[in-house]
Amino acid sequence: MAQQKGVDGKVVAEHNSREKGVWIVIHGKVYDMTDFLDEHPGGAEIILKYAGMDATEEYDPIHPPDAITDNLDPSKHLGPLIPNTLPAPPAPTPAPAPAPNTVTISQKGAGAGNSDRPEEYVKPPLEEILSLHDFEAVARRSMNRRGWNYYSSSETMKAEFGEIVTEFGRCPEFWQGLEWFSVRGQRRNKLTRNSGADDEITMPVEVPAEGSIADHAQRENHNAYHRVWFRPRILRNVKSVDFSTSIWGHATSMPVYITATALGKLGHPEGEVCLTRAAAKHDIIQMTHDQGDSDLPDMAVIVVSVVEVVVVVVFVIEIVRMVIVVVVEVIVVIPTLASCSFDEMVDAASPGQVQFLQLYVNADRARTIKIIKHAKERGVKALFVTVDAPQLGRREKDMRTKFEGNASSQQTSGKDNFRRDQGAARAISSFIDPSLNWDDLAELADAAKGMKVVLKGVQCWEDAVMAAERGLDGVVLSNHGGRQLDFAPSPLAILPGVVAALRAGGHLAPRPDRGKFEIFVDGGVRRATDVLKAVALGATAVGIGRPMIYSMSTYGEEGVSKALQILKDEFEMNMRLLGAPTIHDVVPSMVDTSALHAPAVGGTMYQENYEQMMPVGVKARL
Ligand code: HEM
Ligand SMILES: Cc1cc2nc3c(=O)[nH]c(=O)nc-3n(C[C@H](O)[C@H](O)[C@H](O)COP(=O)(O)O)c2cc1C
Repeated sequence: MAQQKGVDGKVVAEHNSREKGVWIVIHGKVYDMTDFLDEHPGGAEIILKYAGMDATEEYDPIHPPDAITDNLDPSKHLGPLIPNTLPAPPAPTPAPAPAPNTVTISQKGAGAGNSDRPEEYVKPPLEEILSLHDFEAVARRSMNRRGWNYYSSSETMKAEFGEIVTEFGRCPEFWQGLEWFSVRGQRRNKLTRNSGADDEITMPVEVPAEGSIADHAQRENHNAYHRVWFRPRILRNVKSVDFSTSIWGHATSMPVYITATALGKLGHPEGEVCLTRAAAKHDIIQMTHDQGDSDLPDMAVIVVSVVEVVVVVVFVIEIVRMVIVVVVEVIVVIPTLASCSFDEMVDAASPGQVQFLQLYVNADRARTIKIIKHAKERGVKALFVTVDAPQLGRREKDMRTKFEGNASSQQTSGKDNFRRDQGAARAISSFIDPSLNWDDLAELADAAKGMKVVLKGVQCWEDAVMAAERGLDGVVLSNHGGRQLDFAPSPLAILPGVVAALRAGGHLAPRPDRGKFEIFVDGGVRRATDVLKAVALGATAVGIGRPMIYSMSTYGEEGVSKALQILKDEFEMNMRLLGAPTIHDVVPSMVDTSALHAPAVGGTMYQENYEQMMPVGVKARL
C-alpha cells in the first residue's frame, strides 16, 4: 500500500514544548509555531497549551480566514496531517463532584463549540422569544464565556464577572450558593440548590454605586430612548401601515439595517453569513466588514451587505415585456474582523441584495484601497468608514477572561500577561491607522467612486457638518456601541442638534426623498419604538448590533429572522397606535424630547440583561 503523504500525527505530538519545538494542527494542516511563539498577538501561552495538538476549535472563531497566510512564514507550513494519526489529547481532569447545593448552567444548544460551562441550561423554544431583549437574556446564559464577554463588552467595564464565570466553568463547587453583591455590599441575588430556571440566575438589577462601573456610554445609548416620549395622533386611517423606506434609492422593508459586528463565529459556527441570509429574507440591509481590519486587532473590516427584496411584476404586451422590479432591502454592515471572509458574505447574499461595507482604514493604504476596489467590483453599494476607533477601547471584561485563561496555565509568565494586555492595541495599530484625518478622505472617496461614502462614528454636529461639506454621503451617529470612549454621548441625544446644523447649512434634502445626505444612528436600539423615535427626529435608518448577534448566537439564522420579524410586528402595531400610516408620517411633532437631557429613566428588561461589572474581589460564597 502506498505510503500516505503528509506529516504523521505522532511526530506532531512529539513537538509539544519550546524545547522540542511547537507544532500545531489547524484544519488538517500542520504548522511549526516555535519561532512565532513570542510574536503571536494572542501570546505564547495559549499556543503552548495546544502544542502537539489540534487547535482548530480554539483557533477558528477568533481569527480571520487569512490569519495564517498573512502572518506565518510559508516555510513554517509543514503540510497536511496524515488523517487519523494524531494521538487523542489527554483526557481532562474530571471536575470534582458538585456539592449538594451547586447550581449549574450550560452551553447546551448555544451556537459555538468550546463550551466553558457545565451542563444544565436549556434554551427556551424560539416561539417563547417575544422581544430583542429575550435574545440577549438567552445569550447571556447560553453563550460561551469568551463570546459573551466579547460581544457584551463596553470600553472600560470592570471584569469581575468574567473572572467569576471562568472560575465557574472550571470549578463547579465555586458556585455553591454563590451570591452576588453590589459594590455597596448589599445582597442582591441568591442562587440556591433548588434554583435552575433562567430567572433565578439573575444579575443585580439596581444601577450600581456611582463610579463603580465605567461603561456609561453603552447604558446611556439605550437609556436615552427612554427619555423621548411620543405625541400620538388619532383618527387617521391606519388600516394598513407601511414602514418601508429607502436609502439612497435602495428600498428596505424597514428603516433598520444590521450593523457591522466582528467575530461572528464566536457566537455561531456559521458566523456572519447567518445575518446576511436573514437580512435577505426580510429585505433589510446588512453591513459587512473585511477580514483585514476589525474590531479586534488585525482584521480588515468588510462592510456591508444589503438585502434585497425583489418584487417583480411582469406584463407581457405584444412583443414588449415590461418588467418592473421593486427592490426592498435589509441592510447588513459587515464588520472588519468578521469570522467569515468578505467574499463568503457577499456570496451568501441573494441576487440583488444590497450590501454595505464597513471599513477600518489600514496604515498600509494600498491594502485599504485594494479592499475598497474589491468591494466595488463585488457590487457593494456603500462604504462606511469607521472613524471612532483610532485605537481599540480597553475592553476590560474581555481582557479579564484572557487573564483568567492564563492563570490556568503553569506556563504563564509576567511577560505573557504584559503582551496580552498590550496585544489588542499593539496589533490593531498596524491595521487601523490612527493618523487618519480629513485630508485622507479624498483618496478613499476616489477609490470608492460609484459607491456612497459614509463616516461611521460621528459624535457631534460639527463633524457631521464637515462630512457634508466635504461631499460625503452621510454619517452614522455612533459611539461604537459604547465600546470605545466612555462618556461618549448617546447618538440619539445628539441627533436633534446634528439635524438642525445640517439643515441650517443646507445639507439636508427635504423628506421623504432625502437622499442627498443621510443620517444614520446606532447604539442601544432594542425596540421598533426606539427606531421610530430616531426616525421622527430625522434619522434615515437605524443600525442594530448586539441584538442581531445575540439572536444569531442563540438560534442561528432562524433566530435572526425571528428578531427581524419581531421588529416588523412591533413596527406595525406602534405605527397604528402612533397614527402614522407610512414612515414619512413619523415626523418631529410626534415626539416630545423635553426630557432628553434629563436624568435616565430605567428599563427593567435592559437592566436585567445588562451585566454589571464589579471591582476585583467583590464576590462571595454563602
Ligand atoms: C497558526 C498560526 C497562528 C497565527 C498566524 C495567529 C495569528 C494571530 C493574530 C494575527 C492575532 C491577532 C488578531 C486577533 O486578536 O484576533 C491572534 C490573536 C490570538 N490568537 Fe492566534 N494565531 C495562530 C494560532 C493560534 C492558535 C493555535 C491559538 C489557540 C489555540 C491562537 C489563539 C489566539 C488568541 C487567544 C488570540 C487573541 C484574540 C483576542 O485578542 O481576543 N492563535 N492570532
Ligand atoms: C461584538 C461587536 C463587534 C463590533 N465590531 C465592529 C467592527 O468591527 N467595526 C465597526 O465599525 N463597529 C463594530 N461594532 C460596533 C457596531 O457596528 C455598532 O456601532 C454598535 O454595536 C451599535 O450598538 P448596539 O450593539 O447597542 O446595537 C461592534 C459592536 C459589537 C457589539
